[in-house]
Amino acid sequence: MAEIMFVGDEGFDPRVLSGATCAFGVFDGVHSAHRFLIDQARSDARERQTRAVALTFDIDPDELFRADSLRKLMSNEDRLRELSETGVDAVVAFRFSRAFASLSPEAFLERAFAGRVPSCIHVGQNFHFGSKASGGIAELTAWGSAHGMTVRAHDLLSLADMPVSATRIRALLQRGAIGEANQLLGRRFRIRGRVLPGRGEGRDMGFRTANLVVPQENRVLADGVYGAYAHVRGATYKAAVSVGVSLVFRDEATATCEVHLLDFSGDIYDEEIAVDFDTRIRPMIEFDSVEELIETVKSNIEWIRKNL
Ligand SMILES: Cc1cc2nc3c(=O)[nH]c(=O)nc-3n(C[C@H](O)[C@H](O)[C@H](O)COP(=O)(O)O)c2cc1C
Ligand SMILES: Nc1ncnc2c1ncn2[C@@H]1O[C@H](COP(=O)(O)OP(=O)(O)OP(=O)(O)O)[C@@H](O)[C@H]1O
Repeated sequence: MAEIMFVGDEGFDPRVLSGATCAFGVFDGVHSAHRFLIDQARSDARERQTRAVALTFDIDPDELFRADSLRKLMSNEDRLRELSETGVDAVVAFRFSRAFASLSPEAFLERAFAGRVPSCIHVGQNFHFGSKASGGIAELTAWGSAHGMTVRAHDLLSLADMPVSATRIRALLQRGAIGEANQLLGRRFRIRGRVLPGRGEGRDMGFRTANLVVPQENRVLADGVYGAYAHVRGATYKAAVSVGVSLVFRDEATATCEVHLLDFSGDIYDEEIAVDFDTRIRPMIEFDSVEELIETVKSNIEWIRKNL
């Protein structure tokens, strides 16, 4: 796992960027096209015999500009951690602020790289930066030529004739198309969370659930019931997962993700678990009776046992 550094923080050594070969972007989701770009930068770094760096921001710029409608595939912490596991030598994050965002493209590059110019930067053809995203490949290349930095602008990696993008993956998840979203991600879509303390009411429906509250901005997956793999204390279990607030118990329910782990018994309150979504089984249903709910969930669990 590579070190994660924040530009300008105490102890940050700017020399980590000097002469480095970088892949630059926000990288929400660290999806298959992001990995493609990072792999290109890594093999180029090997040829140039330089350090390979994933260059990004501490937060998603949309957190400042689109806070109300913000939807993200992962938390910033997970994004940086995921980047640090792509085989790069370092992850370097700029502290993103309104002041930084309002710089002209040239001022942005001066602020970012003056005195610590990378030897090469890899980006996708759609890369934009600077005030109102007014800088593109042309501005980046012009600045690069004047400062000894090569720019490699890659054609966008596509699947089914459309570029892979975080926006496209979010749209697929919002309509529950988990299989297609996973294909674009290059892995299963993951929700990570801490298990809520029980309400102590002991409602016994014959299946226990670990309940998670997913932050609003990470609620990208459509409500419904899914088959998944859950990681708990280093072990993996098949899981039946209800996403969204239970319609039957909506007046008392707080969890936005309820996870039944198959063949697991134990107390995991307050522990962190990760849920990797595999298959959508059905939408959330407002059953007329609790008995009907229980019968349906039990048959969903059996389906998952046999088919996942
Ligand atoms: C696999 C699974 C599927 C579920 N499907 C539904 C559903 O379709 N409609 C609904 O109102 N609640 C559904 N629930 C939620 C349960 O009704 C209920 O909220 C939960 O199991 C009770 O847990 P609690 O006692 O921890 O709140 C589902 C739960 C699980 C684990
Ligand atoms: N399909 C792609 N192929 C190659 N490079 C890509 C592709 N999509 C994005 N990139 C590049 O990856 C870096 C990160 O891009 P960015 O974080 O904007 O990803 P994105 O998936 O396009 O996100 P969003 O959909 O939210 O705009 C940028 O350099 C960008 O140009």
